[in-house]
Amino acid sequence: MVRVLKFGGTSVSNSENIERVRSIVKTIEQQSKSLVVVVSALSGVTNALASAVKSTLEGEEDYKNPVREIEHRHFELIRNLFPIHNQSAIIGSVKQEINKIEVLLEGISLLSEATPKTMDKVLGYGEIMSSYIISEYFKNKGMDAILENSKAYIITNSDFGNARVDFDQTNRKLKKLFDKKSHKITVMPGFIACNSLGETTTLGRGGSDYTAAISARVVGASELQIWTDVSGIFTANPKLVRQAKPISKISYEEAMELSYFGAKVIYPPTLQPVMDGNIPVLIKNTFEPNAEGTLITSKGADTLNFVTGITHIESISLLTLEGSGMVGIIGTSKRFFGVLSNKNINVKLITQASSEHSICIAIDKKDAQKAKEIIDIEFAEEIRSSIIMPSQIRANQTIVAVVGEGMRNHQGLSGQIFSTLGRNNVNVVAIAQGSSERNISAVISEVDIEKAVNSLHESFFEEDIKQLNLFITGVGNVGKRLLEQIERQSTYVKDYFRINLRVIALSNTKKMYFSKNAIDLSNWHKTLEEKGEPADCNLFFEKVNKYNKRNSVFIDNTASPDIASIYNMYLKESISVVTCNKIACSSDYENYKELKRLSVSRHASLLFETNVGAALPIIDTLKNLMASGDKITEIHAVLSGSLNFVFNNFNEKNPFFEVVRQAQKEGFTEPDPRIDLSGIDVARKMLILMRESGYKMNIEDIQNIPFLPKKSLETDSIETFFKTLEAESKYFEKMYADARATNCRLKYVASFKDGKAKVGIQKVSQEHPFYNLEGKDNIVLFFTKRYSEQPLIVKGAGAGADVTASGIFADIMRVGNLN
Ligand SMILES: NC(=O)C1=CN([C@@H]2O[C@H](COP(=O)(O)OP(=O)(O)OC[C@H]3O[C@@H](n4cnc5c(N)ncnc54)[C@H](OP(=O)(O)O)[C@@H]3O)[C@@H](O)[C@H]2O)C=CC1
Ligand SMILES: N[C@@H](CC=O)C(=O)O
Repeated sequence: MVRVLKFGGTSVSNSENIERVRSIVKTIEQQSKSLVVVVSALSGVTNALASAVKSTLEGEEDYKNPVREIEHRHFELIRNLFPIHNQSAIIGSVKQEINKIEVLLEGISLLSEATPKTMDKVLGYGEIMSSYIISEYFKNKGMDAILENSKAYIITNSDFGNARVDFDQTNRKLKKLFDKKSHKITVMPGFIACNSLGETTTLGRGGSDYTAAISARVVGASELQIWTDVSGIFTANPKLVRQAKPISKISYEEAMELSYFGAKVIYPPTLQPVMDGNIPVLIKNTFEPNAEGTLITSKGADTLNFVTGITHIESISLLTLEGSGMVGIIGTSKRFFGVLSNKNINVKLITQASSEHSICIAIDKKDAQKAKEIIDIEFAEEIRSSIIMPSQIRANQTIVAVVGEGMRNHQGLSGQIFSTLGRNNVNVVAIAQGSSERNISAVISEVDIEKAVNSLHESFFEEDIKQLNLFITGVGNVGKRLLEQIERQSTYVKDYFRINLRVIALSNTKKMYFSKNAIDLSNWHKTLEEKGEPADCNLFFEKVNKYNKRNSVFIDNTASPDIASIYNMYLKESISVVTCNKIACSSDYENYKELKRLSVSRHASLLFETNVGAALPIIDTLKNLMASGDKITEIHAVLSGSLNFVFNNFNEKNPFFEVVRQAQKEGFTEPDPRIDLSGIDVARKMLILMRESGYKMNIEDIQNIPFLPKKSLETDSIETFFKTLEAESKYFEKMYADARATNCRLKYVASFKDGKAKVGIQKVSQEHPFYNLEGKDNIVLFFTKRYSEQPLIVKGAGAGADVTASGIFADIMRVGNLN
């Protein structure tokens, strides 16, 4: 078996890495008949040579400095690799090449010009030196290696900088070389070649891969191995998508599609020779030689995955030409693309609607202005006659592409792509799909790229695990408990529900803190306190928006009207809202409706189960009744946990004001307990129930019958409020005694009957279903068209920070399951 191995610049960048390369070559040599080893220049050397030319042209006095650095690097490498008695001969040979570079630079300096021919000559020295040192090292380590200069075998035309290979001559020469089979290992410099006059040429981008691919084809290699610094082609760029993983098997076409779109592991045109020879290509990591890598064959993956990878090209501009003057006119596209081609402008993506009214192309950002100028000149006549508009440029775009052999003839994938992007509020500006159906590309704004690639990756490769990014405002009684629950349960939720909960931001009234990754919840308090910036709810929104994370959820654990007033901003950006704050859903009906509308139109959840009955499934039950076509006819309920607690506990021994204080301490009341005792909290809850039952109501439509003395109702602070409650103790004692005298209990009841809703205190007798409602419990009786005789009843703890937090948790899980 003959194998061809190519090692890139990073793989040969220093002595340690070259020793790795030797060890890899040694192992593979033992399993092969012979090896061809193609090497790149030491990493950075080709660029250093180019910058030496640049400094020379710019007339810099010390233009030879980069060459001295190159010399130093190579000499240092030799000293590290070879025993002292071998060093001087090798250093001497490398010095000769360095001298040649200096002579060339002197010529460039004298002439003040560097033609492409001269450039190729200079740039080729990187590979000449690296291949020489590596072949000597192999020999020194007892390996049967020989250095062959690619220039003698790879023959090209004279397109310096990007020369085209003359395959007839090259095949003949290489064949002759390999037929000799004089040594087990043939080391060759990549990238360089020569024209028929013997002048140095280079093979352009990916040149060393190309040298290796051509050699593999000519020797009929059983495999081409590309050794680089990553463990293969990944399902997405791992710098952007943490969950990206190497693809074990892939077809040539898929590899080309992915590589073209930025997976820079291999340069697509270099695959052609191996594709023609049906030679498998194995991408391996020099730094993790045991990693499986990616095998590229004509067959691709054994299992038919629909999608193989997601990739993208940055720095794109879209250019659109439109107008009625294009419709049905034969030759328009020829002119359009002709001028672009004449100016060497590469078109990366094309879309044209069947109306022929416009053509839209994606090109490199650097070409955009030039392209606009030449297109506008070409169509100047039509533009003057206003039948075509001047071309338009949309800058700062990115192409994101979903690639896979298995996408062919498989329906639903484009739906999945675009609904994933849509749900995450990623606007798609243009779309292209070739008839190969192997690639679906979308042009999106570059600010959305991270979110787009991550959400697509999640949708196609992590369907069993979804990431929810949580932005939390309010870390008081309820918020604190929520954070505890998230910290405690996140592993369980990941394992059993496949949802990865990540808290990205926290805020209270004083500070807000954002983290690129999940905040460590064992220490959140300190982090917020010490690292937080001043809190500002509008800035908080802007930052959430800017973070632009997929599956973002804003969580409101405050009782703040300011926070409630900006839910629309989140929903408009397709950010879900989970809230225990009742203010938004009990605000003006039009606002409530608008939030609901936004939630539907922007595919963002708006969930507020805890607005009524804390974690009890009251709103969810109501939604299900309504969805199934039932009609709510009557509601009777106790909806205040704190008032139920108060009326269950105050008596002749426990004064009213003390029990209210206790309810506040236990976390049953609103941050401002006057909201509970004035009946406002229950009225809000009732209003929310009425609206969710389909009734168009406002807070004035809920009759609120107060039971507090006027003085208590009119206080301007919580402390004075408690003072009035204490001062009015007799009043409350009498209320209690009156109820007792008739064997009744006091309950704060909300009811809806005959189209009217009201809240207020009631004396309930022993037979009443509310009589035995214990502690801080809530109860709701729904009478509906279907539940007309016996009501549907929901009952249980209706207040308390822990239960409320669990209700918010449940809403978060709902977002995860819906998205
Ligand atoms: N307790 C219960 O049983 C139930 C409560 N709820 C609801 O839960 C919500 C929270 O109650 P609770 O936890 O007891 O209240 P707390 O007063 O204990 O906590 C409120 C939190 O919100 C923060 N906050 C308030 N306003 C702002 C603002 N403008 N910007 C940023 N942060 C703000 C506070 O910050 P700071 O700490 O700086 O003041 C605090 O962290 C209320 O809306 C309540 O109706 C719903 C159902 C049941
Ligand atoms: N304060 C409320 C709890 C939150 O909704 C109550 O007492 O029921």
